[in-house]
Amino acid sequence: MTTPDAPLQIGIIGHGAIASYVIANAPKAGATVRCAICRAGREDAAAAVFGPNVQVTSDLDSLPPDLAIVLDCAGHAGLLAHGPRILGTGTPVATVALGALADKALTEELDRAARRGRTRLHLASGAIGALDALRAAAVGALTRVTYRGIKPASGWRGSPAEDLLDLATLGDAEHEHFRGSAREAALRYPKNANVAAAVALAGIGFDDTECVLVADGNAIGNTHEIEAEGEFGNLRFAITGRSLPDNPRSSALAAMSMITQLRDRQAVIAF
Ligand SMILES: NC(=O)C1=CN([C@@H]2O[C@H](COP(=O)(O)OP(=O)(O)OC[C@H]3O[C@@H](n4cnc5c(N)ncnc54)[C@H](OP(=O)(O)O)[C@@H]3O)[C@@H](O)[C@H]2O)C=CC1
Ligand SMILES: O=C([O-])CC(=O)C(=O)O
Repeated sequence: MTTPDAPLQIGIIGHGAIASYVIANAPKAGATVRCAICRAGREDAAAAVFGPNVQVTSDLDSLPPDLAIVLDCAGHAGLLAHGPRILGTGTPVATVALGALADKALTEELDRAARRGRTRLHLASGAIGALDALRAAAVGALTRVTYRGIKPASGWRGSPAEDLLDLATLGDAEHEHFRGSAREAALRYPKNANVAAAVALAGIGFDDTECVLVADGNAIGNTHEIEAEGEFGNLRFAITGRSLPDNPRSSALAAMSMITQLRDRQAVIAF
């Protein structure tokens, strides 16, 4: 049994840029990484990232039953593949892949699994802030919420922006390549619109949140802007985050927000 001072025993899904940050910083939050979940056939690649002291598996049946939490750092595919099973066994999961919840069927499956396991799926704040204010504002009537995400060319590689823009020759200008609902953005840009999903989930939902995605040849970081109006008043928020060294698409703050998930589990005076 875990005492308040014993390290949290945690699992991690994925072995990419966010997972690497979490592995390096979990001890700061009093956590020990006990196991890693990868896709079948990727065990060696995952083991190279996690090192010899962490159990690496693609088989959820071999997960230790007493993990304090599993951090999903693998994106939409990881949450889809592993989230329901892990939640169903009673282990909480925290995810950065909020955009996956734009898929109503997956959300329902996760909801059923968490209820069955009497546990919770925690949504990390990721690369954005101000979600606390937006959530409180949503208690009154919110009349408009817009999200604008701006990244340099490297941040849009591997996304549908590549079909619309020549990312190699963006020049100085801003190039809008998506305008629509947060749901459509989250489904079309699984590696880039999780922040749009976070804003939607905190505020007025996937279908009513307006989303604009922009590639900017001059951008030196990943900028996220929220504007909201409602009964509470109005809100404007902007943040420019540095990306992680291993992935120009992903802001370091997203990985940091997973470490706060670990801190939150142990805090007795908490936000
Ligand atoms: N909420 C937010 O603000 C943010 C959310 N994100 C989300 O986080 C995700 C991860 O980001 P990042 O670490 O930078 O991405 P990386 O591409 O660096 O890493 C993704 C990792 O996930 C693994 N993976 C993929 N599918 C599965 C699966 N089914 N089971 C287990 N592991 C899997 C990949 O393994 P393999 O090599 O085998 O494919 C890889 O190790 C992004 O794709 C995005 O969806 C990112 C940034 C911000
Ligand atoms: O990391 C970021 O800046 C945002 C991101 O990729 C996402 O919203 O999925």
